[in-house]
Amino acid sequence: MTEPTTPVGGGDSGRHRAGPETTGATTADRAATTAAPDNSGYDYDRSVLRAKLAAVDEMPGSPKPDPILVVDRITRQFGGMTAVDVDHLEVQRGAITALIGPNGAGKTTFFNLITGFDRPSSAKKLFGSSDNTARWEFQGKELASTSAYKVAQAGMVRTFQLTKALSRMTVMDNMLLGSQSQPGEKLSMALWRPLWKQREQEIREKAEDLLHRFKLYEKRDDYAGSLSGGQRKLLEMARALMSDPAMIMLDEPMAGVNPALTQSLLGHIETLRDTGTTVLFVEHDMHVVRHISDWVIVMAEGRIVAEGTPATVMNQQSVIDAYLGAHRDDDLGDDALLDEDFDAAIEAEDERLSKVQAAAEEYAAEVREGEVQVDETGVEESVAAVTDTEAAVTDREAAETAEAADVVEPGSHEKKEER
Ligand SMILES: Nc1ncnc2c1ncn2[C@@H]1O[C@H](COP(=O)(O)OP(=O)(O)OP(=O)(O)O)[C@@H](O)[C@H]1O
Repeated sequence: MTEPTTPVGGGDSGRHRAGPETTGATTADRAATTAAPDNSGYDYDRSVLRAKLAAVDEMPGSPKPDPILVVDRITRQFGGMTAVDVDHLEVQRGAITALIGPNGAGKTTFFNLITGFDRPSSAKKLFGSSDNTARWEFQGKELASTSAYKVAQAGMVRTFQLTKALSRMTVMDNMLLGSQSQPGEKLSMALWRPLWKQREQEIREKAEDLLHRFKLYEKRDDYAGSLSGGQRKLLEMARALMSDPAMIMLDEPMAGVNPALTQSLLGHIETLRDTGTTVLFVEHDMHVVRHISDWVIVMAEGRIVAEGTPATVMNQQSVIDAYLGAHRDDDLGDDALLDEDFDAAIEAEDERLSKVQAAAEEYAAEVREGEVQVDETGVEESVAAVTDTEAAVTDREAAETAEAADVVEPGSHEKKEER
């Protein structure tokens, strides 16, 4: 793989992004924003980004010139073991930032925390003391205690180490769900097509465009379950882009991807950055990290232990010895293991969705039986009611997971799948 010809740097950017504002938008507004983003006002300039990052102190927690995400005092313990203990972290807007570190360093747990799929221990245990409470802001909006669904609405979406494509839905239907928010959310919107009928064509065109870009268009009518592991990764990334996120977080995007697809995935990630989307990604393949990252953050034992441009960080002997040396660059194999993991992930996702679907169907029945009036002026309230139902299901399950996780003994944790 080609080495970068230049050190990389931070960005100007997302501020100039002409894509839709997500914060504070109603569900109906959100549906209206799913047409292809207009990034014509976005003036990405790599040399500006590079110059800005070159001026940043290469030390853990260093302030960035234009941070899109700022995290303070976030910790997560499992039993007596501290999985995440991040004092301060800033992610530069408009850049591709890699989060690296050895197995068990806390990278996925950190992703889970800031995207609302898990809750920090600090927020629960240190209540009453504002000094010690975990805080994180995304585009200036406080996100601590925010549900995963609302985090996605705020413009921060993520993909998972193990893909969550919905196996019993077609590729196109997966994309249409993605237009609303995170994978699996808003199923009921799909059930109530009339509510967003006028937007359907735009949404469909956007989905088709993305499927073309990700070379999945020919598969649009196939069940997602029939795709290869690599294609599911592509589908998950394409689906996440349906909501025009300001930042996308990719958890090991290359793992399990056929080498033939790796290059095109890298190209997609770079294109995202070049068109105004901030990218934060976890990756073990150091060639990939070196090739596309503007900035690298190193985690070990839950803490941020180094930060800097790839050229500097990845040449630090201590980083090489402690965090990279043990790492395999041969992550792309072992299909049998992946298949097993995919099946488990898919089963869990299907189960969760059936609950969301049941809630949606119950509400739809109430509408049909006249218990809930839906007329033109009431559409937004109806949508909001469904949204709340789904958010409640998601929140409850997140709370149950967090509770269950608290009692899991450290060490007994197998490679888990986020819900
Ligand atoms: N639900 C859980 N219950 C108990 N321990 C957990 C749980 N989730 C994570 N851990 C532990 O927290 C630590 C951090 O795990 P995490 O998966 O975040 O690391 P990682 O850096 O993403 O690792 P990898 O590179 O292997 O994906 C590990 O020791 C892991 O075993």
